[in-house]
Amino acid sequence: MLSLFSLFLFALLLVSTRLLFWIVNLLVIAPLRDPLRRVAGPDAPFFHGHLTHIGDPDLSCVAHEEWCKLYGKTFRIQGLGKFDYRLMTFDFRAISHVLNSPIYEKPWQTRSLLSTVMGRGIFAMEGAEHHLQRKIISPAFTSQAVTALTPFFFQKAEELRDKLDVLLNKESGPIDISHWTSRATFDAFGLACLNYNFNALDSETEEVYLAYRRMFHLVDKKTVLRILFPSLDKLWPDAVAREIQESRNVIYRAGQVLIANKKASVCAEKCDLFSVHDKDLLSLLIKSNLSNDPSKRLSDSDLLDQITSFLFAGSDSTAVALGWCLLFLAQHPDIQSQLREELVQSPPSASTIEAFADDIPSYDAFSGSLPLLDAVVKETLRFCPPVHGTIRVATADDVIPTSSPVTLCDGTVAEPGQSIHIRKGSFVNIPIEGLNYSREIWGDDALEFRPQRWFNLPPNARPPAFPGLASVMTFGYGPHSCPGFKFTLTEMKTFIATLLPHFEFSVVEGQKIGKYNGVLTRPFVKGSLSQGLQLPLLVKRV
Ligand code: HEM
Repeated sequence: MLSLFSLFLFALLLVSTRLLFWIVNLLVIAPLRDPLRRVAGPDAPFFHGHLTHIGDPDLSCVAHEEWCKLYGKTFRIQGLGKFDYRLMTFDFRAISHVLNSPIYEKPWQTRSLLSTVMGRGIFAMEGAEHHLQRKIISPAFTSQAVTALTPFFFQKAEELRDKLDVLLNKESGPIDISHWTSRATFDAFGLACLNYNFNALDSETEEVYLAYRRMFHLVDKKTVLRILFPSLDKLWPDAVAREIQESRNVIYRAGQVLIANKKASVCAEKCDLFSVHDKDLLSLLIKSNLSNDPSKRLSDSDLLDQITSFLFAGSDSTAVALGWCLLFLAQHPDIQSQLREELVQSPPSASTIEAFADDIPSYDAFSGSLPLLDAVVKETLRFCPPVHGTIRVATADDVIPTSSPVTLCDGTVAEPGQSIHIRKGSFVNIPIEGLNYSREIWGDDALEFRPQRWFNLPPNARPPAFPGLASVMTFGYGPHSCPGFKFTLTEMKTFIATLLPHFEFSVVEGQKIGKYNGVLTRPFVKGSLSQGLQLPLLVKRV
């Protein structure tokens, strides 16, 4: 009879052999069969990769340009090491294939990280489930729906203007603008999304607001180990995981009450669902959901996850973009004065602002009204996209079509029309900022903040050559692209149009602002990162 100890040894041996085989396969066997080995790209030692080069905004801009020069628009990089070859591409044919094909998904690590914070909202979905959710949310993002939200943006922009006015009576030093844009856009989102006033501009004490804030902050603190092995959070939750869970509980409790109340008011008018007057996203989602086939409706907890996803995706990203916009205006006082002049000459209203939320056709149609405002906002989104890049994983072996030559390791060149083979499990990096900085697309001054370019875009930056939403890659592309791009453009324009006629923004002398890449690309004072992410600007009444 086998003793318990021998059984244990046997089990240990089995597990170790399995583990050893997995490691040998991961590091040696599978990479030997990886077709990306044939594609040229930058080299690095066996256990080194290029993740810092592509993730650090100080390095990525130079690295992208150098790699494109050396290898062409499509090349391979190393992720965690030589066993983890990834494809990086600036070729729109390849990008369009990857972002539109059902073979490519967001990696499970990304989805798992996002769903820890946001629940199973749209970010965590793929395939038919994602398609259905997209259909349910789409009525909430039409031009008409966004126009209806514009008064909320004006309300909060005016409150921010008054708040800055009060601050100027008390303080004369720089003001951390990103702190205030973050509070203001959170409030605006609360009104637009939930018809709920967090009043974060007034005081930072509201329980739900604080829970969201904590979550924004905690996502950036997740360790790589816990991102790669999310089940650790269930088996052995650390302080970050526990705090995220506590914050989610607060949000869920409040959200359930909000949804129940909103449903009651929608159902009270259910004889005509579309007669409900509330224009916030939650009301629209509930209406859209109720008019759907009952078997396909979202549950209350799904609805809550959607709302949390929107709040996460939409409130701080717009705050960050607004902050960058004010910084660029501070760095370019001449553009700031011209824009102020435009706004004073033609004070904006909900309809003029919304006219510019659309893409190029309506931009052309309304170019007489607030053209510089449109150009400044779009140039900001091009020049500093809050989402630095995105990534997909191949769920099956595939061939990717390209429109420009691809250099192979043996020195030969695969001409356009020849496809790149990729194996199941390989990652593809889409460099959003890299595409926004490409000289080939934007011209030799691509690395300058120059809103005037929008009055006469080079052909490569115009549709159909350029496929991005609002003519930038900032909002992604394909079925997972950002549904909130009109919302963002409208909100940013409303805030800038409200603040600029009252205040002059300027930079603090001797202070350099850098880009810090977490989930979003945020500003920080170079040399003072330990004091946190911030954007101090000098503000003066006009
Ligand atoms: C400056 C502001 C914003 C930026 C830069 C931005 C950027 C992006 C990008 C790049 C994606 C695609 C990610 C990928 O393909 O991997 C995305 C998706 C998404 N965004 Fe935005 N976004 C912004 C504002 C908003 C707003 C205001 C909302 C909501 C009101 C929103 C809601 C979403 C949602 C729900 C998705 C997921 C779509 C899907 O998976 O189908 N975003 N966003």
